Amino acid sequence: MKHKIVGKQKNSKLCFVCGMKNDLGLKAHFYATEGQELIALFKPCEEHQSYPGRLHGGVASAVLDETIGRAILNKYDTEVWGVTIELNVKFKKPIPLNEELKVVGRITKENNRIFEGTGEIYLQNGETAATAYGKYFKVPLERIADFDPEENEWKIIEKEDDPDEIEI
Ligand SMILES: CCCCCCCCCCCC(=O)SCCNC(=O)CCNC(=O)[C@H](O)C(C)(C)COP(=O)(O)OP(=O)(O)OC[C@H]1O[C@@H](n2cnc3c(N)ncnc32)[C@H](O)[C@@H]1OP(=O)(O)O
Repeated sequence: MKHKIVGKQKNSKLCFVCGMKNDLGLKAHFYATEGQELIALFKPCEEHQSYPGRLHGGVASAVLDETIGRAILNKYDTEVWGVTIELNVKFKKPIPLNEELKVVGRITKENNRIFEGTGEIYLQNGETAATAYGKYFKVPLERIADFDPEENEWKIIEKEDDPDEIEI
């Protein structure tokens, strides 16, 4: 299925998943789709392994967590932020290193205090490698962190190969 991309989310400086200056991080890029989903693209490397050649389950969980947690920004931009209070991940296939992976996240339920969502990691052959359910508590950003957007380099990073559509 082709997903039309309607926008790109911001990256940060040091977040493990989206920090562009975190040398050991995933440096994932996040694209909002026409269908209100969020797709992360990232390429894990040797430092992200568990068994040799296999992505660490905790790292897979981190990218699923962030992709679902960021899907709320599709709707509210930066007016609503969440902290994870529950994450359930199922690992269905070994996830290889050194190849680009696609992660899809979406919000499935929301009230004034909590939002919930689901997500998946897809291999290059289209197989679903991991699935997740996450629950997030809405917390004003000033209660989560001392977050100065400039200092944290919170901005859209444009790349020449940013896609207009993503096939999964
Ligand atoms: C750089 C940019 C990147 C930007 C990237 C954005 C990415 C987002 C994705 C990544 C997000 C993360 O990893 S965040 C990091 C991981 N998560 C965290 O650090 C969260 C740690 N937990 C907390 O801070 C706290 O527990 C809070 C804030 C969630 C709640 O604390 P509180 O405000 O004191 O409230 P409290 O009274 O304890 O609870 C309020 C109500 O919620 C319920 N509640 C509390 N915890 C839970 C729970 N785990 N599961 C179910 N329900 C719960 C309570 O029973 C209560 O219900 P009642 O009695 O009122 O009915």
